[in-house]
Amino acid sequence: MKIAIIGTGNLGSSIAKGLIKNKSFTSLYLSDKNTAAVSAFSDEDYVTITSDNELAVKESEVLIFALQPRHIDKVLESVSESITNDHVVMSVAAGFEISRIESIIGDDKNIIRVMPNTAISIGKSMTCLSANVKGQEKMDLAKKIFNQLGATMVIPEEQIQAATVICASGIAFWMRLVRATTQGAIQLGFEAHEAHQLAVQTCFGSASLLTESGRHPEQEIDRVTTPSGCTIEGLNAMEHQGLSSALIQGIVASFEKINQLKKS
Ligand SMILES: NC(=O)C1=CN([C@@H]2O[C@H](COP(=O)(O)OP(=O)(O)OC[C@H]3O[C@@H](n4cnc5c(N)ncnc54)[C@H](OP(=O)(O)O)[C@@H]3O)[C@@H](O)[C@H]2O)C=CC1
Ligand SMILES: O=C(O)[C@@H]1CCC=N1
Repeated sequence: MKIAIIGTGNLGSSIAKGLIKNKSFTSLYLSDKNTAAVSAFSDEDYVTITSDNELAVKESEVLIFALQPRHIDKVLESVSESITNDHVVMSVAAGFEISRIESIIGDDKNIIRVMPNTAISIGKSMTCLSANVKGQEKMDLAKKIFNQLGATMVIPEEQIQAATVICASGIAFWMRLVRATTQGAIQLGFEAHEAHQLAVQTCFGSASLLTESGRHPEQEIDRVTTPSGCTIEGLNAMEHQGLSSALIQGIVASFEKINQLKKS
């Protein structure tokens, strides 16, 4: 599979890292105005680093546009003549709808909106996918690529904004929870590096318990909360301060913001 990533910033370089780790391409073009973020990949086999978006498009079959919403219009316009019906055009731009892509490159093109998160760099992304009518035929190909880099879920495009908040922004939300746990552990007397390890491994254990047992989080909580014990004391104090409510409100605020981006 000949893949191009156009825009190799935070997310584009994370996708590149994941693809290179899995060697899941026959050629990989990494194209950006400034290629510094991916210069470390210049010695990798079958990887070409360039600032020529058009060349990357012409030499590839799968095109992943990892640009900010304010840049993607212009870049799509500049390469639209080179995009054929055989290309599979993927966009990760938050709030940038398939209809807008179709209006630039045509609705006869295979278009798939892809919403991964930065854990794609280590093969642990939750990636949501939606396609236009033509792109449905290429969904198996998209799943094949992104299943190697974590898990995928095909969803209607109307849900992509919500998926962006939960999965893509979600990485930042979970990181903040880990950081807050670390701050608590330091206050209880651990060194910063110890606190970090305790928080991260406990977070990892919690996620692994859910994936491996298939149980609901409350069932796992019931197994930890000794009657009159310290866990329920802590949980209830957190809830009195609005822990669940703060998370839900943050998710909804993020969703409202992404819906504003969609209109701009
Ligand atoms: N970061 C994340 O976790 C996630 C991001 N997204 C979406 O992914 C997209 C990219 O986000 P992110 O990676 O964070 O953004 P970045 O700004 O880090 O990356 C975008 C890259 O595109 C480059 N670029 C700009 N113009 C051009 C051009 N004409 N030709 C080639 N390259 C160009 C930028 O260069 P320069 O900096 O010089 O302008 C930059 O390196 C966004 O639309 C975002 O909504 C989706 C899910 C998760
Ligand atoms: O914050 C943002 O707008 C982008 C989309 C999801 C992650 N980063």
